[in-house]
Amino acid sequence: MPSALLPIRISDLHLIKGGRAVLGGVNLVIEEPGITVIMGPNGAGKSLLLRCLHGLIEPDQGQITLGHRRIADCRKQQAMVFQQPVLLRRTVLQNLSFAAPEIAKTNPQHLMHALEAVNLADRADQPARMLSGGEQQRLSLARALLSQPALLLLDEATASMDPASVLLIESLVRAQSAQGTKVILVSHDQGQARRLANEIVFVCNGQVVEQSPANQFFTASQNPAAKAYLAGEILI
Ligand SMILES: Nc1ncnc2c1ncn2[C@@H]1O[C@H](COP(=O)(O)OP(=O)(O)OP(=O)(O)O)[C@@H](O)[C@H]1O
Repeated sequence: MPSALLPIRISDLHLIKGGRAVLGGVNLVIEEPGITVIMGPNGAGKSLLLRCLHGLIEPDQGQITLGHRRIADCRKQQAMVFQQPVLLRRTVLQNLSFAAPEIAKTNPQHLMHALEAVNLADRADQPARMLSGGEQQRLSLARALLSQPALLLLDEATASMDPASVLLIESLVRAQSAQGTKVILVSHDQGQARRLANEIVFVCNGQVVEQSPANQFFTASQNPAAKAYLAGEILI
């Protein structure tokens, strides 16, 4: 079943930070289920856009609707994984039980399965903050998936992971998407984008400058900034 939070509609989104327009009139409609990968150079505004989508930042101008509803009405159906996860000063398992008290009460075994899925079951009783960066990201994803979100936002969520962990997380994300979760993922990893993306949204200088099916983006992008980015050229 397609995500209840589609279509995602962003209209004329402006965000000022440090006296500068860091998002300068973003317009974007995401209608298709599956995985959308947001790409673009450093400082383009990808993370800020994702944070706006998750309702963590209030834009200075413009509107976002998810499934024709305001973000404030959808928060429980969304989850986000950050590049630097925010974990509680508790054990690995307690980070899950705190996030999902109902599951912890009625089906605690499910929490252990969630840890097994990200290869952290043997770390269940260790302090979460003692995990390595990549392990923390894996825990953060396990926590995000517990709520079976209709929209999953991932901000460079595999950036600190070793290759095997990256593939593990990609398979979990793919499986979650196949269950109907809309996934929007920020990544600089072209290999990852090619493996996962149904569509690419390319952001440059605080604006969406291209939105294309993934195949088309990688083989026939006509956007000069996107072509330069893919070729590894520095964009100013
Ligand atoms: N709180 C802030 N105050 C001032 N400027 C900010 C603030 N937060 C972000 N910015 C600026 O906004 C711009 C976009 O930031 P953002 O983190 O969205 O970039 P990004 O596309 O995710 O980059 P990267 O690929 O490096 O992660 C950057 O130039 C950044 O310096």
